[in-house]
Amino acid sequence: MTNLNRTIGQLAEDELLARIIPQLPAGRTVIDNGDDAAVLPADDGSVVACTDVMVEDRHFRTAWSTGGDIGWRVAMQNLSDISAMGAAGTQLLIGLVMPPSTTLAWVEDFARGLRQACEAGAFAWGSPVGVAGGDLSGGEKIMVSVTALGSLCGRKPLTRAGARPGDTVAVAGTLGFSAAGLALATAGKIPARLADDWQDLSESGASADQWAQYAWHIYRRPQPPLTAGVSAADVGASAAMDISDGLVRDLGRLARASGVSIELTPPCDLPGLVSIAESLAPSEGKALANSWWHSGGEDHALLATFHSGTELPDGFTAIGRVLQDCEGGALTGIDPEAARGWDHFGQG
Ligand SMILES: Nc1ncnc2c1ncn2[C@@H]1O[C@H](COP(=O)(O)OP(=O)(O)OP(=O)(O)O)[C@@H](O)[C@H]1O
Ligand SMILES: Cc1ncc(C[n+]2csc(CCOP(=O)(O)O)c2C)c(N)n1
Ligand SMILES: [Mg+2]
Repeated sequence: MTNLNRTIGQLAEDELLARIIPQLPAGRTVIDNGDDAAVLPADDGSVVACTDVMVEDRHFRTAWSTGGDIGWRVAMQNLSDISAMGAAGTQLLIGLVMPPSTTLAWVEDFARGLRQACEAGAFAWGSPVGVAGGDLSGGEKIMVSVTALGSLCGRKPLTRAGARPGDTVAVAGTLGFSAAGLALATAGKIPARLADDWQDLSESGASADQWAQYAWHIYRRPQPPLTAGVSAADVGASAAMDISDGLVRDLGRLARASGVSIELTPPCDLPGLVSIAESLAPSEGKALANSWWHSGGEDHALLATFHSGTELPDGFTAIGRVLQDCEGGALTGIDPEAARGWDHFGQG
């Protein structure tokens, strides 16, 4: 018998969703609730739809992130979910709750961040991304809720459920840098902001200070690989998902949804993450960097699986494979110390 007096603080997010979703009506869907986004039938095709909430002091601090950073981040995390379905974003709807003391400058900056993220989406997909509506309310803290809509342009949607034995597991985008940026800020070591024309350091050598600035930038303004979902769909990827709660946690979700087991090949070296970690904890740099790579969420990298022999699209790196003949849902090759991941309600 389930004890309904248990509080949600005693449950993992996945357990909580398993209590909520079965109670809800599904309506007409092409891809149902449970993936990065739903795909809904429309008279002349389909619409991809997802929603995400960001809460002050839970997802961001106003001392660390400007209004523009928050607008960018909330838009990007939704566009990343759209991309994970193999789709292009088309429109956003914005719910905004603010205390009356919020300055007008903050609100205008927030709108600017949203606009910049829409422009980046439009650049990536070659078609406009707009803001079609929203709602305002007052509250004790800032809370932002964004709903994103997208279009598959005739492509078959990618889901978390299609990975098959023998597939290559690959990732596009950065891993662990958002967590590293957060760790720097938490330690009171906020780096200088990168200039607007900042360089992507992810593949080049850089000084420890530059890596710290880069991580701080990724925390405030994540750079999801927005074209990667469409490229993955175009080469027939078998499954995809955006990584918001940490690689290992989200990989486990993909493995369970697909009913497969996955072997992860941990990276040999992580020079950028290690240099940041050593600046925070000189004797534990490698372990800390490793845990950010395995568990840090919010870079919004794209995880995808490809039939073996498929040439990986630009930007993807192989990080593992789907095992043959293994019990569904298991992950191997993972250091449990490095692999916790984020859970809002505590028991993850
Ligand atoms: N309150 C809720 N009611 C109904 N469905 C929900 C609710 N919260 C989450 N879901 C659904 O549960 C599934 C898992 O949610 P989760 O937030 O982990 O995934 P996600 O949307 O990919 O996360 P992220 O936005 O951080 O990438 C999603 O399909 C989501 O639509
Ligand atoms: C101030 C501050 N403290 C902690 C964190 C870390 N954090 C918050 S939510 C989340 C996972 C994704 O959540 P969701 O699934 O709701 O998108 C992570 C890694 C942060 N970003 N800012
Ligand atoms: Mg997601």
